[in-house]
Amino acid sequence: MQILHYGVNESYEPHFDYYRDNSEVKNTQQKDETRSECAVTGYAVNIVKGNALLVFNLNLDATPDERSLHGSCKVLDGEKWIATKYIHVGAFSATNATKSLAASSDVECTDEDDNCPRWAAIGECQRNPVFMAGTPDYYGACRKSCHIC
Ligand SMILES: O=C(O)CCC(=O)C(=O)O
Ligand SMILES: [Fe+2]
Repeated sequence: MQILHYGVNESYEPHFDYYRDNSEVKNTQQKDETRSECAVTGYAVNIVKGNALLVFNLNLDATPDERSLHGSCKVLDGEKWIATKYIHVGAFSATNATKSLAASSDVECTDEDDNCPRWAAIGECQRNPVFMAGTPDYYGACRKSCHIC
């Protein structure tokens, strides 16, 4: 979990959380006069103390969803505190990042989920190859059951 604190005029540039990058807000939606200028494009969510906002930034096949571009508008008055918790679809560690790039014969051949044999048996390795088998950038959840190691 990370805690962010914004003072007046401080903001967080539009970005994706699946990789750190700055980009322009593309979508256009309704304007709310009480929001700062930056909230006139895209969806805008007003801060309510104690509320949580859940954002999905991957599609069901674990590919990045570009509609998840988001940021934090300038604080107009007072201050803003926010606690951010990232929930990863699979184990995320330097070890796994290295593993995904390593030759498959060098690393332990395992499944990350008990359901993998069942999912593989019903064709999920072919239907959801990114999530199931992985890519050079994403460590597949069912590498063993998909027979890619
Ligand atoms: O402060 C916010 O409202 C957004 C924070 C955020 O997007 C992040 O921590 O990744
Ligand atoms: Fe973010």
